[in-house]
Amino acid sequence: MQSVHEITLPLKVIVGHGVIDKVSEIIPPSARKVGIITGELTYELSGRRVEEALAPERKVVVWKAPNAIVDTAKEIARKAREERVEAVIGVGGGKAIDVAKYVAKESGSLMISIPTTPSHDGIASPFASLKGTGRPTSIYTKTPYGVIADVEVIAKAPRRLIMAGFGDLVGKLVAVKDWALAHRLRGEYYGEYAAQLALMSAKHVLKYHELIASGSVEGVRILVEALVSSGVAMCIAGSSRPASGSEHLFSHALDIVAPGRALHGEQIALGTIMMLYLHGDSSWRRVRRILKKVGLPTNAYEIGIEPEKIIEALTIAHTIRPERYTILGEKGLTREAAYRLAKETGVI
Ligand SMILES: NC(=O)C1=CN([C@@H]2O[C@H](COP(=O)(O)OP(=O)(O)OC[C@H]3O[C@@H](n4cnc5c(N)ncnc54)[C@H](OP(=O)(O)O)[C@@H]3O)[C@@H](O)[C@H]2O)C=CC1
Ligand SMILES: O=C(CO)COP(=O)(O)O
Ligand SMILES: [Zn+2]
Repeated sequence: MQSVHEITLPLKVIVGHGVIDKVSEIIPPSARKVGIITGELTYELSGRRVEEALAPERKVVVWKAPNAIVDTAKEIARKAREERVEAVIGVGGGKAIDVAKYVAKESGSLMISIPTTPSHDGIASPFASLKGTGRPTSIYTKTPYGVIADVEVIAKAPRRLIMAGFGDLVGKLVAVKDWALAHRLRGEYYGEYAAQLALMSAKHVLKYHELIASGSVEGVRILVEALVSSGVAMCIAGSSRPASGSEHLFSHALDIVAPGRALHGEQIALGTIMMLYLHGDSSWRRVRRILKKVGLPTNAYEIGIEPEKIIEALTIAHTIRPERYTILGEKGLTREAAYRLAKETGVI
């Protein structure tokens, strides 16, 4: 049984061509002071347009977040409280959106998510990955009140960022298996609806992998919708459980032993191959084939991380979040088991 939890879903989600200007329509008229959190490049790409769409009816303050470190987010939150902003808009990649979620929570403001990349499923979820919190996993912040995904802008994001979003979604094949396993072995609450929703986002992008890999606006739209759907699954579950299992633990472990080497979704893709194999799921070969075909890394060489670091990450992955039971079990993998796993799946 799970203790009672409230489900907060995004109220308005707009996905389409040139939809950024709709921002003024989705912010309630009562919110007169708005803070935009963006990056240097993403301000030029979309942030300025958001600012222009809101002014002069509203007072707008722009903050550029150079990183997603919790101290940066705290400092912007302090300014947001000082300015008494009523809505906070994150315009950019995961960094800007995560900082905006944190600032919205700390300042008691509405949060609007305007992604410029489809690099992960935090677009519509209440979870934010901030560095310096003392934990490598995401923290619960605030569900975006609105999401505006302009596919024209997002389709122009670097291909690597687009395919990282694909990798993050494929990971749900494992996350949902791990969740069901924890339910069977430990009696953990398992939400079938949230699980199926997350799973569907993975199956959907696998089905349309060619279209997504083509970089077409149509493919990017499919990817964005699936990312939103996975975010909604997390909102319903009240945790990142449907979207994050042993494949994410492996990625978080890589962030510790080989930081800054690969994108989140690339690491998840690699972890998915290995964790599917551990689950005894024969689809790991098909998944690996598709990941290779769309240009995601499927081995240590392609991801640019030494085999030794891959092994190390595999052996510490179970320690990252001990309360979240996965196929890695309570004791994790020995070096020998990790080596064997990586070797059998062609990762090293
Ligand atoms: N909340 C969650 O569930 C999750 C959050 N994350 C977090 O997300 C962050 C990674 O997000 P990601 O989006 O990959 O990276 P960033 O937000 O760091 O963006 C990467 C770079 O791409 C630029 N950029 C963004 N959009 C475009 C575009 N359309 N065209 C060209 N360049 C663009 C950014 O510019 P600029 O300099 O303007 O920012 C930045 O330089 C990390 O902090 C990670 O921890 C990862 C996984 C899950
Ligand atoms: O990346 C996420 C979901 O895709 C969030 O997962 P974590 O809660 O493991 O940080
Ligand atoms: Zn993820």
